[in-house]
Amino acid sequence: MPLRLALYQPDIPQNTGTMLRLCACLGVDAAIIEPANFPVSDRAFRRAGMDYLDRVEIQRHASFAAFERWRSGAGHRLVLLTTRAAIPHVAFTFQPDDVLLVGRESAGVPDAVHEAADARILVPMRPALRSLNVAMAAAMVVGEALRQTGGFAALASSG
Ligand SMILES: C[S@@+](CC[C@H](N)C(=O)[O-])C[C@H]1O[C@@H](n2cnc3c(N)ncnc32)[C@H](O)[C@@H]1O
Repeated sequence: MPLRLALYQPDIPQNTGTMLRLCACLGVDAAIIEPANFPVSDRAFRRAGMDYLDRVEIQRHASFAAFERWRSGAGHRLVLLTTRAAIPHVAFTFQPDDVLLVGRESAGVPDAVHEAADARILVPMRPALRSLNVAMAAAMVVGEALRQTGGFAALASSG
């Protein structure tokens, strides 16, 4: 299985669209952990003009518990992106089948989800600034994970 980007209860459709497009372009699978603040069916995405939809594998999970049942069965590590982490993303060793989890735009993830992660990483920022946009943080970490695991080399030779 390729890398997967999981979105925890996303709030803002434009950010979700940006992250799904990132996944489509870079060959990364996606997961949406519901409830979301907007409809996340294929039909709703198509209505919103998401023309990359056919190029990304999107799993939908009705709850974090359902997502965790799938993940523990499949045996993938959960790597949480959070400003509350101590490990910079560039100092972390990624595996090609990691699941990278981003939090809600409004509230990140609850403590129980924070604790359920196998690892917690951050994109280092200047002091006193709150956070990056979620899609920007996702792009930086997906980029680093693909760089480390040979994902870009595979994309470059697939053309
Ligand atoms: C806008 S932020 C959430 C801010 C929220 N108020 C909080 O306390 O978590 C949305 C998500 O983007 C990701 N994110 C933003 N900046 C990040 C950073 N510097 N390092 C790691 N993840 C980041 C995290 O997954 C976060 O849950």
